[in-house]
Amino acid sequence: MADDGFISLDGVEKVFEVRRRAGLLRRERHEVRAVDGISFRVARGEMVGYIGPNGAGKSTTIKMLTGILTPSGGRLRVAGIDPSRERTRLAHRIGVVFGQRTTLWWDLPLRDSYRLMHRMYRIPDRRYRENLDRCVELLDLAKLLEVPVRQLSLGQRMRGDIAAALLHDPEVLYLDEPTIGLDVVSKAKVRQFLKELNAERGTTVLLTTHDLTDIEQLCGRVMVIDHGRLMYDGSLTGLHEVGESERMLVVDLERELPPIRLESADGSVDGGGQPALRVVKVEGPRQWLAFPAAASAAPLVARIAADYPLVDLSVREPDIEAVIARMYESTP
Ligand SMILES: Nc1ncnc2c1ncn2[C@@H]1O[C@H](COP(=O)(O)OP(=O)(O)OP(=O)(O)O)[C@@H](O)[C@H]1O
Repeated sequence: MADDGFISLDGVEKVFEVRRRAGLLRRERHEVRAVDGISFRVARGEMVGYIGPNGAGKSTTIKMLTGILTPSGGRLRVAGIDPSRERTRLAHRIGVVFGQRTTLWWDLPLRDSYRLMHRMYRIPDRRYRENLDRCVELLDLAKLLEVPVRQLSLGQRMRGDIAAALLHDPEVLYLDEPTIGLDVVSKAKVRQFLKELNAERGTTVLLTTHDLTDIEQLCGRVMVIDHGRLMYDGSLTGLHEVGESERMLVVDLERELPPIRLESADGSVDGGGQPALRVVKVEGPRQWLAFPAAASAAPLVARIAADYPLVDLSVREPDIEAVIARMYESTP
């Protein structure tokens, strides 16, 4: 048999039939092609970003990968299993986290939700204890175990949900917007945990997100889907190049100064092999400078720090919608 990949999709489709009102009493049937012939392979141990605008078909794909939805066409396998035919068997090998919903019991303390999962998945006692201890330590859950889920903050609940998805040692983890609504500290904790999980256990991760920083920090590969079709499959740097997108340096200077200009040794502005820099806004001592997203910020930061009285600086990623919109603009 040809190498099937750990996750493999061949021409997968999902068509929903919806009824639309067409007049006072009449209703018309109407098809929504949520996933329209998608093919890809994901190898064991890969961390892949699955991104696209609202309504692109991301959640529908993930639901097919878990077996919740049956494809209307094509072939789909996860660890050799056809998800919709053997959903229960597959459930023991996958973990799922939906950022907008919880799989935990709302009125129960975290610990009791985990106990229920221990029984539901028939996890051997020792393995359960080891996995729980590890998640509690790495996700900083010790003080939260006796707290009812409804009293947890969004970030705490998300960490609780990630632990719940991992108690049975899944080989693959689907994460649908795992950092949505989280503050910077919680986002960093979740990302660090996922990195360690992937490095130590070789867990395969498929991640949907609207936050490009998630992708940048976690995924060597990104797939872009729109209108149910795969538009791009490659590195994030490559995506920035295709989309000609820009990142933004937000620079705080000691005082208000004219727009920053970096002159290279030969006297040319923004030259000397450095990425082009464009001042887009000046507000008092703060300046916003755009530069190509695929370029490294390090040489620019070094030059600004050498030539200007720098107080603080941050780098902002373009949002996914903007990158995809530019990708269309640049496609002939
Ligand atoms: N059960 C359903 N019945 C009818 N149409 C549906 C159903 N589920 C999804 N759709 C439609 O399928 C398309 C893809 O939806 P999907 O939820 O997969 O998108 P998404 O990429 O996850 O979007 P978002 O980023 O907003 O979560 C949308 O047009 C949506 O309205």
